[in-house]
Amino acid sequence: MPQQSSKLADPEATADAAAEAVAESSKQQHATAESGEESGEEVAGMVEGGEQATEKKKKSRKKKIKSTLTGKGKEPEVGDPNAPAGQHLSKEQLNMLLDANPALKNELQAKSKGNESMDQMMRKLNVSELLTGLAPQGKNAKDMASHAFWKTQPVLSFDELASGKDKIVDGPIKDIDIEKVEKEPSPMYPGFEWVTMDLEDEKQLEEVYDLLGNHYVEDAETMFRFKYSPSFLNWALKAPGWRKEWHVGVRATASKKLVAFISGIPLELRVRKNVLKCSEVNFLCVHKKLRSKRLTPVLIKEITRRCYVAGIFQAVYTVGSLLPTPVSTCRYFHRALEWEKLYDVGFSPLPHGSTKQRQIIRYKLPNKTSLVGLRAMETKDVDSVLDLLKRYLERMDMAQVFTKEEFEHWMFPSEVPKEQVVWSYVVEDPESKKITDFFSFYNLESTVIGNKKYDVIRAAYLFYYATEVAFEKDKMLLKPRLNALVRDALILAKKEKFDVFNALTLLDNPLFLEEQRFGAGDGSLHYYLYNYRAQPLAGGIDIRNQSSEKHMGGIGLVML
Ligand SMILES: CCCCCCCCCCCCCC(=O)SCCNC(=O)CCNC(=O)[C@H](O)C(C)(C)COP(=O)(O)OP(=O)(O)OC[C@H]1O[C@@H](n2cnc3c(N)ncnc32)[C@H](O)[C@@H]1OP(=O)(O)O
Repeated sequence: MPQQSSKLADPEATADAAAEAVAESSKQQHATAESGEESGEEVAGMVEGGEQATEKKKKSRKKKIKSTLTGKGKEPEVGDPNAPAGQHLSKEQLNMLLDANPALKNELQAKSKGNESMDQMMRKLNVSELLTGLAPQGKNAKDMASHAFWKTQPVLSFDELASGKDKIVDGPIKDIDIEKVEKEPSPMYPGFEWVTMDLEDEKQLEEVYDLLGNHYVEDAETMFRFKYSPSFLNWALKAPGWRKEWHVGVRATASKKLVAFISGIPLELRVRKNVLKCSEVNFLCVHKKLRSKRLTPVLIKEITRRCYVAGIFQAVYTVGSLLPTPVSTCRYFHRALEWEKLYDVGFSPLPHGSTKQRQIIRYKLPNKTSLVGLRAMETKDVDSVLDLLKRYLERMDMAQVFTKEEFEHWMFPSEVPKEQVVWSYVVEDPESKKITDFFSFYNLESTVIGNKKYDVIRAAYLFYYATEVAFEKDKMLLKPRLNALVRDALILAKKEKFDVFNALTLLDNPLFLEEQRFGAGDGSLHYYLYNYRAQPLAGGIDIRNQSSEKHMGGIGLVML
């Protein structure tokens, strides 16, 4: 359930971003699509200890690898890879997109005062601009035809979405004949080898921690990098039903250094009325020296093969960047707990016209929580909280179907690890003794890159929550209740020495983000389904990428 590392958006920079996106789109028209033709030799030379295979072997393996990597000849070309997406669409499709996208329409109307018609301008836009309305994260997006790998995969295409969401019928994209699934992994680049990581072995867990710690997701300005602790990885990668085979690594053959990783864990996922047996794919990581060598498609194909072999034909994953084609998109929001530290490390800007002192006061919190009956969750609460959470999540279009074992693993783990990962609280009615509310958050630090004063930011991420108030007849009661719950969550997180509290626009979060002084982040999180077509789901943001109460109820799955 990975994500783009996000920090607070600089409000002054945002206005320029849309204009830049337009300029960038014309640059992209001339950019060449990635070929996927890098040689194995080149890759082997990149990491210390990469073994040199014999010349002959290399040549024949290279041939094999090339076709495995690019999937060339397997799928028809979708169009000219250098052409902007707008060119592939009919006039009706372009009009439909404009109707669905008032922000984009305004933007183009304002610019079309010159010689170009709206229609001509639309045709120059790339697909991310068409879909997201010039959202800044679309700047580097490619169109479907340029996705040499993704265009060969059973995922919804940009064109399918553009031709009308009502035409999309939820269901699997292709049937998998388990008998025909390859029994062995595809060849690895010379000098590297497949490995199944044994995460019961502390040393191997540490290796994954090291790889991710140095090479995992960073923000766009390379200021912060996610730092998943070994305790966190142990928790995230060993969910009930976990399989060792789904912890896939690549080692340099000579040095045995771990240079790439991808993982899956099993879950049952409800998408509207359909419950899918899925894998949740996460922690894809390639050593920085091996980037842009098309190792990613090989890793994805291998985890896919291993899932298919186990009879799992669908997957869910989240990525910060735009790929074909999100089923939903959420935005990150951040609530400062230690504003001054966040300012010092460059996470939070000082808003124009404000002062440090004013910002510190703005984010000050009381020392004590205010909800009567709030306490840490206990073993005796498990059944009632699970029942409450299940009912709460049924209100969402997409959510995990939790078993008791899964619920306990994620929200009330019996083993307390070296470093605590998850915190869960309940509200118990003092009279009836019933559990009326529940919330949880988890701990994910980020390394501060190159800062002399601070090594890490301690971030609490809002995890699952639920409240009986959601089932009251009076729908207006939910907002104040969630605000009260989240306010107490902020106070508790501050007590636990967190610097910032993060939340996405999923679940009912838009109901409290503004009131609890969360600021919009510069990162988005796209949700994807593999081998499953589904009509888009609301991600809690509007067409302008703002948190929106009118766009809730889609995403009820929180990914780590
Ligand atoms: C049924 C079971 C199915 C199971 C499988 C379900 C699918 C699971 C999908 C995976 C879910 C992962 C969820 C997470 O963990 S998302 C977190 C990803 N990790 C990071 O961001 C960590 C830092 N970055 C890296 O380690 C590398 O930059 C990565 C590994 C991301 C790309 O390395 P590199 O930059 O060296 O690229 P390449 O030359 O090898 O390959 C280029 C091709 O790879 C496509 N690409 C790039 N980034 C991603 C990405 N994050 N998801 C999917 N595809 C991605 C790209 O569009 C291009 O294909 P195409 O555009 O030409 O078509």
